[in-house]
This record gives sequence, C-alpha cells and structure tokens, in this order.
Amino acid sequence: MIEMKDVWKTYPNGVMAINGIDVSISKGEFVYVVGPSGAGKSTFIKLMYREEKPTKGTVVVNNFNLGKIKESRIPILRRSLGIVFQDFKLLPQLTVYENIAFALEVIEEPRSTIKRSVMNVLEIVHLKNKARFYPHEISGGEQQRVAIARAIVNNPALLIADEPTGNLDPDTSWGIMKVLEEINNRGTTIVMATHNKEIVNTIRKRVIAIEGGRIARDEARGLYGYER
Ligand SMILES: Nc1ncnc2c1ncn2[C@@H]1O[C@H](COP(=O)(O)OP(=O)(O)OP(=O)(O)O)[C@@H](O)[C@H]1O
Repeated sequence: MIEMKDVWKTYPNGVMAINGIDVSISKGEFVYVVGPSGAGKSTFIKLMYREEKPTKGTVVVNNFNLGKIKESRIPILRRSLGIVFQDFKLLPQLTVYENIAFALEVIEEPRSTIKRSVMNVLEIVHLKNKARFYPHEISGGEQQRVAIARAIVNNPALLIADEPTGNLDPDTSWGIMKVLEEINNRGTTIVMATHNKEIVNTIRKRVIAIEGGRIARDEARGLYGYER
C-alpha cells in the first residue's frame, strides 16, 4: 500500500527534512507517526500524497509511483486516498452535507448516488442530524468528524491524518479516535501523525518514530516515547 525505498527530501532552501527512509505499510494497518517538533513527520506524510516530491528514492502509494507520476494523474491518486488536517479545512459557506458532497460533485456522480454516499459517511461519523448545519454552527470535534467524512466519501483505501486531534480538547480527541478506529475496522489503512501521547499510549498501534528525518523506531505496538 505504501512503500518507501531510500527516500530523501531536501527543501529548496537546503533544509534536509527526510534523510534516507525505508518503510512499508500494508493494507489495513493503523500507524502512528510520532517524533519531536521539526523531526520531519509532516514531510514524511506529504510525500505520501505527493504534496512534496522525493529528492531521491522511491515512494509508491496505492500503486502510483509518486516520484514519477504525471501532474495530470495526481487527481486520480488523490481520489484513492483521504486526507485530514489539524485545522479541518471545511468550506465555511457550505453546509455539512454540501462540504462532503462537493468531493463527489467534482467527479460528476449522479445526485442519488451522492445523497446515498454522503448520508452513509455521516452515519459512520455519527453526524446524520447535523447535515444541514454550517461549520460555524457545530463544535470543533464535530467539524473534524465532517472533515473525516469528506475524506472517506470516495471510499479510499488509505486515510492520512496530520495531527487530527491537534486543535481538540482531550474528550473530543477520544471521540475522533473512536471514529478513526471504526473506519480502520472497515479495512481502511490509517496513517496518523500525532503529538498526542495519551492516545498513542492507550490505543496501542504500530508506532513509527521519526527523528532528524530518519526512522528512529518502528514498533508493532509501540509507545509514544517522548516527554511532552
Ligand atoms: N516548505 C518547507 N520549506 C523549507 N523547509 C521546510 C518546509 N517544510 C518543513 N520544513 C523544515 O523541514 C523540517 C521538518 O519539518 P516537518 O514539518 O516535516 O516536521 P514535523 O515533524 O512535522 O514538525 P511539527 O511536529 O512541528 O509539525 C523542519 O526543519 C522544517 O523547518
């Protein structure tokens, strides 16, 4: 599902963010990416959805070779994965329903299919009753669940989350984790960068620890491993 071989990433300003990473993530896994600030976690994740291109090495995600993929095929790659960010990135002028439907309207699905798909993902994130609300009318945790619903509405095999609980209080964060675990239990691979020590040490999963742009640890049921 995700294969990285001898991957390096140097930014144009000379910062060496990723310095020789080899990793393999299989279908159905749930992986936390942890590490100190500036260690390279976001860069590692951005390489997976081709927000950044490797300077050297091979990145293959969902059978797309991301170092070589043509610009015109990037939208097809992006449809095969879902992405969730710390700051939700919902469109404020659209309702919850419309925010999610938007992703399907651009690929010209019929209205009836769109409705079925949107209501189905709203059920998965337990927000069917908020379909007509606008983002500012719902809580932060609910907004993040809408963002998750939007990310999975195309039925992607892979869900990437960069600090999905970073803006949320502890109780709300546990709710987000419950939803992510349910999605993972349906077979979706999840890669989640996080600073949330309590979550990593409680809901035990594979932990990839990045330090100085390298993999410092890769453990099947790892711990967070840093003081915060
Ligand atoms: N677009 C960019 N241009 C230049 N340098 C960058 C860019 N993005 C990140 N960096 C640098 O690359 C290194 C790794 O950054 P990255 O954002 O991947 O770290 P991180 O582990 O996600 O950090 P944090 O936990 O603080 O979000 C840092 O030194 C950062 O300053």
